Amino acid sequence: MGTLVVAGVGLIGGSLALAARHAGRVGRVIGVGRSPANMQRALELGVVDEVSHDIAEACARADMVLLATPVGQMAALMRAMAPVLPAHTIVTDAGSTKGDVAALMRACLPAQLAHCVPAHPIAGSDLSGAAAAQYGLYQNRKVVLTPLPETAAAAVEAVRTLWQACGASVHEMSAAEHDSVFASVSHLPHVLAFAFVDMIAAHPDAARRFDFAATGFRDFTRIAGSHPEMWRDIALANRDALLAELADYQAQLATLEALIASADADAMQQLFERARHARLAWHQRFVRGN
Ligand SMILES: NC(=O)c1ccc[n+]([C@@H]2O[C@H](COP(=O)([O-])OP(=O)(O)OC[C@H]3O[C@@H](n4cnc5c(N)ncnc54)[C@H](O)[C@@H]3O)[C@@H](O)[C@H]2O)c1
Ligand SMILES: O=C(O)C(=O)C[C@]1(C(=O)O)C=C[C@@H](O)C=C1
Repeated sequence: MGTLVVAGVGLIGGSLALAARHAGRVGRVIGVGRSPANMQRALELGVVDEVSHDIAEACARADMVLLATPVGQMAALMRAMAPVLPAHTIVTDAGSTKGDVAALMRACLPAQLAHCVPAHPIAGSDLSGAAAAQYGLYQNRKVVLTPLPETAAAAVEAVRTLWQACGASVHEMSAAEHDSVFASVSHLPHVLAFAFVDMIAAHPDAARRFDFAATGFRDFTRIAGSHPEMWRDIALANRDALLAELADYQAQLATLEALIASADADAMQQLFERARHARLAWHQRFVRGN
């Protein structure tokens, strides 16, 4: 690919730019950002070759555009690029939700649908900004593509090849299945972590509790340090699937609450053993990379 435009040069967009360059897959990277300080840092760190403050001007020169901003920013970016996109340019994204991105592509880029490839790298962290970008972030991680019915096979192939060159394994599913799966294993745990830490912080003796919080607290709450705007946008974009997961979780908590209240030791132990078994099995697969 000649020129890659990355809109949103943070952890995810910056890491893709570094990995693509490291793999020799891109000639020039133009970064488009909202924060001048972050864009300056991206230039200094060599994450991008050039910074543009005008998404339309940059996209007019793009062979591929990667949208890597919070998903709530993507509509305005797509509208701004629509009139100037060269016909051959591929538009892809890295957003954590896919039904909303697909709908935006339909609404804002109707002439470009054959070259629109919604995508989601299943890798990241609680860090953000260009300074957090690292070229190895996608090594042995999954990327999910949710092509539109109109997406051309060659466009899917170009995005698949790019992610594979960055070390990822690429999977395809429908946007609806994607949003349901990630509501369960990513979006729910993040909102739980935010809610839990907020609850502790609001307690009259919060300082005392935080004084004695240790590794269990750290491991359960790491993701509450994630970017609030990004997670607000994800919760709004995937509201229906997330609400369904929250309802299931509340039902499960009610079950556990009843077992604790009635001191039903056997049932409680069975529940914990099932969970432990499932968690250990998942972890073994995750470490193996499948
Ligand atoms: N963090 C993760 O673990 C993770 C993993 C997979 C996918 N994602 C998705 O990737 C996207 C980016 O997440 P991130 O973790 O890289 O966040 P980030 O905060 O590190 O980077 C986002 C960047 O976008 C910039 N930005 C915001 N609005 C903009 C606009 N209108 N125009 C141009 N730039 C703008 C911000 O200044 C920031 O530098 C999000 O859609 C997120 O849902 C995140
Ligand atoms: O490791 C983290 O901190 C993450 O939150 C990464 C994580 C997740 O696993 O939930 C977060 C959002 C994504 O869209 C993909 C990956």
